[in-house]
Amino acid sequence: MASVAVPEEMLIPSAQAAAVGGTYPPPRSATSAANYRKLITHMDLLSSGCKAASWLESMRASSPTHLRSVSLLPGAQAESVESQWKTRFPSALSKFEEITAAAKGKKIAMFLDYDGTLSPIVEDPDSAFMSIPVYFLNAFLVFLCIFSPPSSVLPLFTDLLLLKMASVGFQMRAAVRSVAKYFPTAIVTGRCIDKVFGFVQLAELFYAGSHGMDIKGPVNHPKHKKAEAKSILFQPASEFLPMIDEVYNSLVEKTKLIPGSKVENNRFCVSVHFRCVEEKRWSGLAEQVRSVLADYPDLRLTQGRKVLEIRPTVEWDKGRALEFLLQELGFSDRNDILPVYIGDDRTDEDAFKVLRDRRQGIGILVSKFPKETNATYTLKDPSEARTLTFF
Ligand SMILES: O=P(O)(O)OC[C@H]1O[C@H](O[C@H]2O[C@H](CO)[C@@H](O)[C@H](O)[C@H]2O)[C@H](O)[C@@H](O)[C@@H]1O
Repeated sequence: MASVAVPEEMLIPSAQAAAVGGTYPPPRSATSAANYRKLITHMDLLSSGCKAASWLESMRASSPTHLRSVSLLPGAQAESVESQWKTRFPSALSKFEEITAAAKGKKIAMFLDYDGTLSPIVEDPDSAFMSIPVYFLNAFLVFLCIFSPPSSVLPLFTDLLLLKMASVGFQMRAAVRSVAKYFPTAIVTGRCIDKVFGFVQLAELFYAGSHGMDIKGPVNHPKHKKAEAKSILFQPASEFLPMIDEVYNSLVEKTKLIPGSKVENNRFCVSVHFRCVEEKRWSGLAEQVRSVLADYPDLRLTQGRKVLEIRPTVEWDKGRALEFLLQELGFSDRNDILPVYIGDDRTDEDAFKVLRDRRQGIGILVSKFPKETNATYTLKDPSEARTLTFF
């Protein structure tokens, strides 16, 4: 197979490029971005005129499990695209010195996506813990003590393995907690705040739930009212709450016979999960979603990782939430701040784009596989995100 020609300017190391113009991240050449985009197929979907084949392709590619499942244009060689991608979007860990140089003299604000960034992607959305639940660990240890022969080395080995896994999870919370001690930190997620707070459990953070349509401040924020666990800072779509509930109920009803499907109420938006649905049933599930939405012209459909998301048509997304939070922090018009946003999903691209357009801040995409992105750096998985925040 012919290898893919990469234009020279795509291969400029970001450190060199950072020196140009003094802004960070460096402006990206329009030609190079366009050329790169040609290598990875476009993934926008579900606008009313979308083609079925590209939609399925797009859903498959939203959560690739190996390099070969990345959606490439015909003729593009996966390994070649991967190595070009790694050059274009280097690892944030390998460029740590470059990042600290960019942060020198600046005040950092940290923005963290949840699923796929702070917690690994798992089949059951309700089990996307940052750590193994302690009760599970305890129960397992008791089980081992009762049922394993004391002479066996297996229990010891398993205990150690479990403790290691649990400590990885605890480290993630500890990492976020320590970041928040020094820098204002926000979780920016598609989930509703209550759910994500149940996972993260750190009251000192800002939370932008429902793709930024529900923004709350930490307990020590000046707007905090004592009676609430968190103070509401902004809810641009509150009038949609009854409609979202209605749609949630219809979707639960319409999809109940599709094995593996799951509908999640994220308060200002609804997620319909495809991850555990057999691929041959994806079109049927999407059809049910479309049929419900047909009655709600004020709602729109977007796609995440093996999930369709139903949201109000308000012009609001994670990027707008990021801008709102910068404003709230008094950072909006300052040159001496460096917002850092880490995320893994297509919805995080809105925030990466805001940073790029502002020429201020660092977007870090969490992905093992080539994806078109507005981020500047990459990390392979949540454990690398933890390592970065621990530095
Ligand atoms: O903005 P995020 O924090 O990334 O939230 C986006 C969606 O994340 C969750 O779904 C994803 O993670 C699940 C658990 O790992 C996985 O099963 C699913 O396939 C992923 O799409 C969440 O459940 C959704 O409601 C969020 O919209």
